[in-house]
Amino acid sequence: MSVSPDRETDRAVPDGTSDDALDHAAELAREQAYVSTLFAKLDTEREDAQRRLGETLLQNGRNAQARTERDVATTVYTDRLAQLGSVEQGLCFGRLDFRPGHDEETTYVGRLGLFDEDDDYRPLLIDWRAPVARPFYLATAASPEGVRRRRHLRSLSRRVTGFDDEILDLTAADQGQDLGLAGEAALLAALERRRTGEMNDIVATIQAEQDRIIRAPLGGVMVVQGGPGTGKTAVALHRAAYLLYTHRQQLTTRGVLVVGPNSTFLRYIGQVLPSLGETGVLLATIGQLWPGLDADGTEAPEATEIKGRAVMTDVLAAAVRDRQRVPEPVLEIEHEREILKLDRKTCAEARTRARRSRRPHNLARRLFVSDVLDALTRQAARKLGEDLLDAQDVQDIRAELAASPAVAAALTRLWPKLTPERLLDDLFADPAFLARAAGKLLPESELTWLESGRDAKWTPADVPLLDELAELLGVDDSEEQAQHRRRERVERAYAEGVLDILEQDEEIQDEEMLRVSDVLDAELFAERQQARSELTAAQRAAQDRTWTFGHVIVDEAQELSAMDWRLLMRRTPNRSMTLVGDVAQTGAAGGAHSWAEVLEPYVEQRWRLEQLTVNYRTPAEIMAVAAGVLAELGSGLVPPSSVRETGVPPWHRHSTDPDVDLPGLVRAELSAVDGGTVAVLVPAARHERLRALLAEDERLSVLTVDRAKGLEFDAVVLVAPDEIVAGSARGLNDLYVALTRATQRLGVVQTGEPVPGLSGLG
Ligand SMILES: Nc1ncnc2c1ncn2[C@@H]1O[C@H](COP(=O)(O)OP(=O)(O)OP(=O)(O)O)[C@@H](O)[C@H]1O
Repeated sequence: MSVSPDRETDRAVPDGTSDDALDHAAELAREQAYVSTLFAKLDTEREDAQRRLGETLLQNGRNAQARTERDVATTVYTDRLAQLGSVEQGLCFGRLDFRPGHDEETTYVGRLGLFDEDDDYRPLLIDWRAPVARPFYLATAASPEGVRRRRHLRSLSRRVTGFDDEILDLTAADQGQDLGLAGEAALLAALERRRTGEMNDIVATIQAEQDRIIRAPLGGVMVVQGGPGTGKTAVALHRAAYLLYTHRQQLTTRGVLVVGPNSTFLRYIGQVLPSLGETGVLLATIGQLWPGLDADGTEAPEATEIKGRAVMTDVLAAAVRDRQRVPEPVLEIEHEREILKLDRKTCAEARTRARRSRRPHNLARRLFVSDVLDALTRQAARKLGEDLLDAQDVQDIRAELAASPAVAAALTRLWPKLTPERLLDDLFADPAFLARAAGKLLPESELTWLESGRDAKWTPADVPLLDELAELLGVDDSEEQAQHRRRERVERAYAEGVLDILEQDEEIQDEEMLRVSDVLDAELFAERQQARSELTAAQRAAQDRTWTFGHVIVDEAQELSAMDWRLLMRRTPNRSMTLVGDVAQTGAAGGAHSWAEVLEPYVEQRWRLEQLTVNYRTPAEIMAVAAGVLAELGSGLVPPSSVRETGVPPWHRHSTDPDVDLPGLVRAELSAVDGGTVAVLVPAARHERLRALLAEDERLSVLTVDRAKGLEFDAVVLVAPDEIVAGSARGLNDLYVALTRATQRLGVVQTGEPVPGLSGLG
């Protein structure tokens, strides 16, 4: 059951309980006084961190150790300052009063932990992620977890403007308990807020079913399936913050990756983690996971779908093999005025041996080159008279051949060094090459899509192909590796020096205590120092294709193609992943029908499913319409229950010419949401024209459905639903997405035939 908006949500004095007698104004003043002490403490901590940072930056770091220490301290204080700076809004948002006899009495919950150093580090404010804060999110009248009263504090900057109390007493169970809501008044107030185009954090009003997901254990693959507006994105981001808090040591070294569907969406969610004090998370689209590239080119959906299929791994492997050639029938090479001949058989044998090594192309090349050079050396030696040559002479001949430009050119023809970019570009640009690589794997009509489907830029679907090719090709980086090993040796020697010093420390030598070397070896120590002193893990990860993350979170995970999954799984060999999505909203032709199907190749049945069931975005009136489309989809999924009603039914119009009617309809919506945001969602074919017609600004967006995915607006005007449905194989899913973007109002402008499932519009 939903809660209507006329319900009194702003009640500041608890009612119907023994707390009735509390004088509201006095209570508010008491809360203000407490919150003011928290801000005073926050200010002191900020000044302290600022001063220490200043002092640290002044140190000149005379030797390597001092420099490392300075860099570590700089990072620590800079991070701390960022964290302290991010909590100004809503520093303290909750208070728990426990029942007599409980370990705690009164606990304040907020965005970070503050302690009183002068009073044995007594907690003044508990970080929302700490275990003791959990009852704030989980306690219910039926299961109060020792809590007598939960209070949500409302504030504006540093001023406490009000509070809402819940007495967790079975007799006080109210309407909201149907959906198991906690802090219902605060929740409804948060949901009624105008949308600004940027997502807010929800730390103050996380609900129990969301909290369980946010705090689920780090390991393994967890899928969070939930209908539109159930808070999947919010939960995913809060989970990132929670995991970094709880497993900081582990995760700051390897980093956390959050993958979103497109850059508009990343901008929309971009402020949530910084507002929670977390800056070390890499937010990226699949198109950004190739270092140095932001692949945002466009192409026909057919091309995207084909590129996303698992069969592309075979196509790419065939493309690489195609570049490993043998002469037809011989290749002549001039060397020292002699003609040396490379025949088909010699090269085929060298190729077989190199392929059998199962090394990537560029590394196997060394074997091929070596065999070919051996063959050429034998020939050259024969021509010079083998009997006259000693071993050194033969070696010299081999070295000369290796340095010969003619030999190098022949080797490049037979087994070229390849880069993923170059090879993929050649593959899509050269129909004959594509036909050789893919002719047996894809029908001809699909090859045409691959050739013609794209503009000059790389597209998001190219990135997993580049990544796959990088695996197939490998990088012959023997010189860089040698340099790296030299650097590591120096770092390890330094770390061993530091461990020696620590070992000499009397306290540590105490037999009762763990010795440092028991828990840290020099290698690990060197790695940690390096991790701390250089860039953050997220920054390093962004520059390194082979980076593997401590945890990967994927939003709108239903959209990923088979090739996208291969790329992501390579970045997560430990399979510590949170995948959030809704298989009823899949828009991409290559996206998921079912989670089991997607995950089976990687983890078989070893993944767990969590569900979110309550819709916090879309009011019941709009959800009733969307539910008709969901039923039409036949997915068997149950629509989520809306948390609120607005009393405003969705409207619909029939228009023979939306270009004429829309400006007026959109103006009316803009004024109805009074300062809020409006999105006009349109079929792709009408997008350009309607964008030009309805001048966009901060409050008005004209979008195709795929660009609106994950976003929300106060009002949505949906144009030509029949064309949206007809526009792609997953057209009904797109319609479902479009119908569920609004937080307040929905209008549908019909241009053609009625759409099945939309009868709910009346
Ligand atoms: N516990 C909560 N407290 C306050 N607001 C919430 C809560 N949970 C979700 N919301 C709000 O509900 C809206 C929908 O959340 P979100 O975008 O995360 O849902 P979603 O499941 O990802 O939706 P979709 O699948 O449609 O993209 C957001 O405005 C979010 O801030």
